Order: sequence, then structure tokens, then C-alpha cells
Amino acid sequence: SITSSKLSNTCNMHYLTQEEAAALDQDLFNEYKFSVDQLMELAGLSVAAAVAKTFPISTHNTALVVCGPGNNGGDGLVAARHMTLFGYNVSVYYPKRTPKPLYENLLHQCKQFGVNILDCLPPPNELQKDYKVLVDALFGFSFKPPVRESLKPALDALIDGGLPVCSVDIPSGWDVEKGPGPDKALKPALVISLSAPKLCTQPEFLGTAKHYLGGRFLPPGIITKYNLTLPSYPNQDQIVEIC
Ligand SMILES: NC(=O)C1=CN([C@@H]2O[C@H](COP(=O)(O)OP(=O)(O)OC[C@H]3O[C@@H](n4cnc5c(N)ncnc54)[C@H](O)[C@@H]3O)[C@@H](O)[C@H]2O)[C@H](O)CC1
Ligand SMILES: [K+]
Repeated sequence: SITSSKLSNTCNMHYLTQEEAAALDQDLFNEYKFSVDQLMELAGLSVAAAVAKTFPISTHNTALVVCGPGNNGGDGLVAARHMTLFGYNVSVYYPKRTPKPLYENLLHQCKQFGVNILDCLPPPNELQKDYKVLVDALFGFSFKPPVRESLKPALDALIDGGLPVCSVDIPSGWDVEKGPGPDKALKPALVISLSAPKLCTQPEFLGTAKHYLGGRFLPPGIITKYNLTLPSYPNQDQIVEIC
């Protein structure tokens, strides 16, 4: 039945702690010799694929991607480029830029592909005028609450924009393990867990949000080491739904 397949898809899933997520990431770089660009490209591509599947261009052709200072923001820059290739009209808001070639190059590529880079954020109540969907690439698994003042307006835009939000890896502002705090929290419509889901993406926290797994790059040794029980990706797909 639908119920039992839903249970089998989530009940025995191993959700990562913040420490495990960081250790797994480090293993990919140190033990498996991946470069961050390689993984970010696949992560960002899977984000774009999940957004397009959930909010098709036929109904949601304009998107704003809000990017933070770390690799979660980098995934957002990659996703923005791929969404442009898919035909979306994409804008990026990237208020706190880290001066590293990786991010500078990704931003440069966005510009070359016709992504509109915003200097300032429209007030939350005006976002609905220009956009149909928001992508939350503000914070990922390294976030420690509470959010600092400088990035609060960016988070508030995602919370108060009145638009569906697609969160990259975790919903920004949430505790990576404990989920949304007692204060006003983001309520995403879609979460794309990258490589493996973190504790805050358990069904009790996500409620009715759609949940996809992306970042199809884990070597078998990592799956064994971290006891991961992940759904299998269909065919050549970059994403798989976690029901
Ligand atoms: N292994 C994988 O699956 C891969 C995932 N990727 C993505 O990388 C992020 C994690 O990236 P990381 O650079 O470690 O950190 P974050 O982007 O989560 O954020 C760090 C950034 O945010 C600042 N910050 C932290 N706490 C706060 C706060 N309370 N207020 C304001 N700012 C805060 C911090 O100073 C840093 O600047 C993962 O989630 C995936 O999205 C990789 O792309 C590929 C491999
Ligand atoms: K996020």
C-alpha cells in the first residue's frame, strides 16, 4: 500500500548529525580526492532539477535565488546557472560574498549566462510582483543558530515573501539537528537534501513539504561508513523523491 511504501522509504533512513555531515564532506575531499567544484556542480544541478520538477517553468518561470557566504550559497549559484539553461528567468541575491576564486568564478558564470544579479533586495511584500518561486541557498549544514543581524533581511525575505521556497540541503535558519526553533521560522515547500538527509529534514519537521535527495556522487565506501540507507535513484536521474 501507499502507506507502507511511505514508511519503508523514511523509517529506516539514517539522518545525519551536523558533525557527521561535516565529516562526510571532509572524507569526500580528503579520502576520495574530489574537488569542491566537482561536487558543487552536481549538487547545484540536482537542485535545479528538483525545482524544475516541483515548480515547472510553465507555471513558475521567474525565480530568485538567495545565496549565502558558504558552499550552500555556491550550490545556489550553480543552480541559478542551470535553471537559466532550463529556460527560467533567474535573479540572484548574494549579499555577503566570500572573496575566493570558486565563488567569484561561479558569479562570473551566472552573469555570462544572463542571470540578473541584484544589488539590493526588494521588500518582502514586493517579491510576488517579480518572482514565482524562491530558492533558499543561504545556509547549509554548517549553520549555527541564531542568524547574525547582517543576513537577517535575506532570511526574512524568504520567510515573508509569500512565495514557495525551495531550500538547498536544509531550510535556512533551522538548527541542523533540532529543526525550526521557537521563533518565526522558514516553511519551505521543497527541500533538496544533498548527498544524505540531515536530522532536521525528518518528516516531523518538514510536514507537507516535498523532499528530494540529490547530489548523486557518494562512493560505496561512504555509504557503508555512515550507515546510509538512501532511496535508489531511478535510471540516470540526479534526484529521487523521499516520501
Ligand atoms: N557533502 C555534500 O553533500 C556537499 C554539500 N555542499 C554544500 O555545502 C554546504 C555546507 O557548506 P559550508 O561552506 O560548510 O557551510 P554553509 O554554507 O552551511 O554556511 C557557512 C557560512 O554561513 C555562515 N554562518 C554560519 N552560521 C551563521 C549564523 N548564525 N549567522 C550568519 N552566518 C552564519 C558562516 O560564517 C559561513 O560563512 C552544504 O549544506 C551543501 O549545501 C557542497 O556544495 C558540495 C558537497
Ligand atoms: K539552505
